[in-house]
Formats: sequence, structure tokens, C-alpha cells
Amino acid sequence: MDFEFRAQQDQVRRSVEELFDFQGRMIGRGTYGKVFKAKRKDGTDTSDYALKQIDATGQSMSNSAIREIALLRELNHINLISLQRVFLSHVDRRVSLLFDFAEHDLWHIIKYHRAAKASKKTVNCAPGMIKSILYQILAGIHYLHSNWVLHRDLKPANILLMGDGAERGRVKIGDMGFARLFTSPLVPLSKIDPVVVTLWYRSPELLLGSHHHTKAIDLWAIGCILYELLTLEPLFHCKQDDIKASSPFNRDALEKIFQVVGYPTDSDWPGLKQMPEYPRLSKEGFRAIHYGHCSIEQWMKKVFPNGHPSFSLELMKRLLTFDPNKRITAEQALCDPFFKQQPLPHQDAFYGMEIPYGKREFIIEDEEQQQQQQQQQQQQQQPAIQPPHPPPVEEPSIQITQENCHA
Ligand SMILES: Cc1ccc(-n2nc(C(C)(C)C)cc2NC(=O)NCCO)cc1
Repeated sequence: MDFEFRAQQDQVRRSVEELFDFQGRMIGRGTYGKVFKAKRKDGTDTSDYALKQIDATGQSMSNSAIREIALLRELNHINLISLQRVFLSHVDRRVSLLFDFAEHDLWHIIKYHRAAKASKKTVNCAPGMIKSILYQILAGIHYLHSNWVLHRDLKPANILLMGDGAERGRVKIGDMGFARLFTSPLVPLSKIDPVVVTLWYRSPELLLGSHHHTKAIDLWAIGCILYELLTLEPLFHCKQDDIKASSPFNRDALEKIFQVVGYPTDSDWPGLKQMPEYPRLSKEGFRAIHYGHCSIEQWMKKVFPNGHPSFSLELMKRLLTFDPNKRITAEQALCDPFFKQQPLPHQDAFYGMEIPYGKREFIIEDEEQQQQQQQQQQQQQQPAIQPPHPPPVEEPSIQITQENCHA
């Protein structure tokens, strides 16, 4: 090593601790390390950032940090989280990744609306909010898929939304990695962090043991997220899966899917019989006859007897198609007539409304204090009644441009 050059570099190289203030402002944590809300100390830039400190202790941590850096430095889209800087610390062998900060995410937004619904409080939302969020998710995933990148873990906690500011209401798809979380068994995870490993968004082909991760698994997850945005309830709600589950087959998750979508026929899904876990279906007692009356039409008629302005049954059916080869692609979904009908998808999902959601809460390190934090969170989650928001003024919506829709 050129120690003289290194000494020179150390003189000019500023550590992340010197440049950014983030102590005591943890907003997330996983096996990878922790995420903090950070701000530049020198005031040259008043933006907030998300600082991800990866404990590069083990080989696997370093590998995942390298994989994350290598991937994100190649990606650039307004609907994807963007990596701003990388800090490597020789001293504590730590890798710090600086991302743009998103004040909100769909896990917290849905939780807020569920709490409001439960306490019969009115929350005013812009009529086009769901359509805008769906369109932006599809645009980000279309970009990923165009670059042969799969997300593989799309769920509300990974759909971030920018708060007030230049990118107000913009979706930023991330991969927060909360699923691989260790923390004290004393404190139930679901109370502190977004949901741990969940099967609610897992496609039928994955549940039946498919070894091929395809773009279609992301579109199935988007169909599940759309339903949850519309109803505030997860569509395929089933017991959380044990992280170390030996087999991809999960009876509860499949039962829920068949109850909603119906049982797949050979013509629906010609490849069904070739799925590795297909034999377990009959062994576990699944019979087509049990789901003869089940279909998405039936299910949605029960949920929305009078329809819903932000709901397209056709698009939902195309997203929740059993056969991954027949499932709609992100590009096709962006061209769906649903996005050409009023209200058009606005670039600001919160357009025409005040943002009622609270700011991100800081996670207190000390366990004993975590209990206090939970009580505070539960008290604070009761939303105030929102004043009516100003009527929307006509502004350009997201242009359905050639880049998004090769109709
Ligand atoms: C090991 C690893 C972890 C996360 C990512 N990843 N992938 C993405 C996509 C969705 C834009 C492709 C985003 C990220 N990383 C993050 O979102 N990091 C922010 C806090 O964890 C990649 C690789």
C-alpha cells in the first residue's frame, strides 16, 4: 500500500461522521445494520438523507454491500431510490450508503388509514392518489425489468413516498431489507418495524416451488399491493412464515389465493402440473371442486358492490393471473385504459390534499425505552380529523409518454 498517498487521502477524505449529523436518529434496522435520518453538518445542503450503515463484519455483509452498491450505481429512475454516496471507513470496517430520504412509505400510510377507519375518523385523500401510486410503481418496475433487474420482494414497506418538497408525492421503490431483522424477543416486531417476512405478496408459482424468479412475480405482488391500497386489508392474509421454512409450499397462502382467485384449471395454467410442489396440492387435500364459486369478480363484488373510482377489475385480473406467462407485464399495465381515464395519474400522489401522515419516528436503541416508544406510537397513531383540503386545480398529470407506454 502507498502509505504516503493514503495519509494524503486521509487528510482530505472526510468521514461520514464528520460530514453528517445522524446520531440518535435511527429510522430502521436489519441484519445488514441500521438506517438513520441524516443531514449535512456544514449547512451547505439542507436536504434530509437516509444513511444506511452496513456492519461489514462478516463476509456475507460485505458481499451484500458490494451487491447493493454495484446494482444501484447502474440504476437511475425517478421512481427508484437513488444511491447518492458511498463511505468506506477503514477504522471500523464499516460501509455507509447515503440515499435520498423518503418521509413516507405504504406500510405506514396503510396503517394510518386502517387506524382512521377503525376509529371512524375521516381522512381526506385526493381521488387520484391510488391511481398515481400504482402508475408510479409500474413505471419504476418497468424500468427495473427493462434492465433485467427483478425486485423479488415488493410489499408496502418497500414502496416509499417523498414528503413535502421538490419531489412531493413521488414513489421511490426501495428494498429496505427489514425482513432479515433481529431484535429483542421481548418486543413484538410488528409493533416496531414494518412486517417481517410475509407471504402475502408471494406469487402462486413461487409457493409451488418454481426455481425461476421471473418479472411476473413482481407483477403479482403489485396486484396484491393494489388491493391493499383499495381496501386497507392484505388480499392474501395468512400466518407469517417462519424465515427458515424448509419448503416454499405454504398451505395457508395457497388456500387464501384459491379462495379469492379460484382454483387454476389446466387451460388457465398449462404449466401447473410441472410445478415442483404440484403433487402436494392433492396430498394436502386441495380440490378444484372446493373453489368452484370463487373468482376475483365474485370477491371484488363483495368488497365493492357499487364499484370504486380507483379500481379496474380488468387490470386486477390481469395482475393476479395464475400463469406467469399470461400475467400482464409492467409495460402493458402502463398502457391500460385505466390510466387514460379521469382522474389521470398525477406525478404527485398527494396532489390536491394536505399530507396527513406523521413524520418517521426514531427507533430508540435501548430495549427498555422501546416499550415507551411503542406506547407513544400507538397513542400518536390516532389521526386528527383532517380539515377539508383545497379543491384540486388543473395541473398537468403524468404524461403517458412514449417512454412509458408503447401502445
Ligand atoms: C443487498 C441489496 C440490498 C438492497 C438492494 N436494493 N435494491 C433496490 C432496488 C429496488 C432499487 C433495485 C434498492 C435497494 N436498496 C435500498 O433500497 N436501500 C435503502 C435501505 O436499505 C440491493 C441489494
